[in-house]
Amino acid sequence: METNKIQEALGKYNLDLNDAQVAEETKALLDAHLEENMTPEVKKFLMGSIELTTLKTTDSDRSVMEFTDKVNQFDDAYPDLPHVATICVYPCFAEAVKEALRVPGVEIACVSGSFPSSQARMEVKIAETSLAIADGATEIDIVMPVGKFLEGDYEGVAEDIAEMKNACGDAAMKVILETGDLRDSKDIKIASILSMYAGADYIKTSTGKEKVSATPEAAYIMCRAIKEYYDETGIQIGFKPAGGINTVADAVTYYTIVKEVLGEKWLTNKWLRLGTSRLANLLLSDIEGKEVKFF
Ligand SMILES: O=C[C@H](O)COP(=O)(O)O
Repeated sequence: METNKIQEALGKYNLDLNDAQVAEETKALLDAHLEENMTPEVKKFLMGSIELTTLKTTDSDRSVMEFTDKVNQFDDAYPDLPHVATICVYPCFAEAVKEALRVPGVEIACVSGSFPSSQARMEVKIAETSLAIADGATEIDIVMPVGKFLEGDYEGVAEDIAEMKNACGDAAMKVILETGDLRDSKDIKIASILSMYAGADYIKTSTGKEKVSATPEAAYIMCRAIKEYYDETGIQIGFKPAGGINTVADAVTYYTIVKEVLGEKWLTNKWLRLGTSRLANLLLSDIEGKEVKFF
């Protein structure tokens, strides 16, 4: 995407964001609506939006297959609850998940493109992605080249994302903005718009590997960008807060922001995903009214 096209695209959106004002608007939205969404129905919906994630150095084929089998067992153990939306793993485990997974409708998501830094030659990132898809991945999560972005090389950012989108073929691609490494609200808005024009099917807050992961303010900015992009192009883009979703209230916070900014059209497990390694047990314990450690 050439620089003039990028500037033309960005020129269609309000980029004049003020961090204090974003914080104020996010707080006002949550003060008004969070409590009303702390219901069993919302919590059950959120269970179905989870991207059940294991991205550990200690992961192995065996541990990933056992992790996947828990998803198989969950269906029998909790027939009244929706199954998780995806299992999200490193790309070398796509085949292990595919081999072990027995639940129709659960997608195989792989982080790829030299996660979590994105710091590799494009040839390496493309190869890793193509191999993951060949092994069974149906969704790919990549990290935006944050260094290029912070240097203002928006054309380079768009090119990288477009090349990775091409490598994804039919697999849906999520672009992680790593919002905790961006400087301010304006950066998050620009990164959101740029990623969507460059080919993102979803925009995702964080890898979960940096100091600052998902925040309500970043979610608010990204959802506003998704809304404005939809109004401008008619194209629906998904949203995935990820990293540090450590309480049920955290999850309902993101649900509330999506509901108030994007509306009912996004409140499905196709368009709202939660990238998390801990939430499933927390939601289960809340729904069951006792501590549950299933996954
Ligand atoms: O995309 C998923 C995140 O890496 C999960 O982060 P978490 O372990 O803080 O839930």
